[in-house]
Amino acid sequence: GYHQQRSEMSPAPEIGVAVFILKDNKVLFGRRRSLSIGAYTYALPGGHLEFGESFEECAAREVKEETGLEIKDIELLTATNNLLSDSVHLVIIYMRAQLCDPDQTPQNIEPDKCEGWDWYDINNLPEPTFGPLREMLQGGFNPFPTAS
Ligand SMILES: CC(C)CCOP(=O)(O)OP(=O)(O)O
Ligand SMILES: [Mg+2]
Ligand SMILES: [Mg+2]
Ligand SMILES: [Mg+2]
Repeated sequence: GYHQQRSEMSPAPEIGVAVFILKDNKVLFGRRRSLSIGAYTYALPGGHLEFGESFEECAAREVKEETGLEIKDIELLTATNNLLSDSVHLVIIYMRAQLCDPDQTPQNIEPDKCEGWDWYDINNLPEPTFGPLREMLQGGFNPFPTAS
């Protein structure tokens, strides 16, 4: 049956939540170290959705764990479905948020996972940019609120 068949096949897709933290007209990126996903590329703060969490709770938790930053106005933007290799299938849920305190500076809380955090203009992406993020942004996706 399905479950028996699935257990013999590849593992179920992973779910990641990635957060566009917007400050002035810049976005927070960090360069990932030699991890199983996006090694050595510039990516957004974020991580795996944990059991029972909302997207917003995961976003706030991962950002706090990785950068020490407190965020607010957390909104769902979009999702990408990425088969990154023959062993990594990652669905990424993208959120956007603002800093609670605009003057708070990010700290590199997990130096074994990330080289450090900095603010970048998305029209001048830090390279190499994490694949799914690069494709989305160079395809014209705009994470900033549209002027109402
Ligand atoms: C690209 C990213 C937001 C999804 C991958 O999650 P991750 O490897 O950063 O996972 P963790 O932060 O939960 O360790
Ligand atoms: Mg994390
Ligand atoms: Mg995590
Ligand atoms: Mg992470």
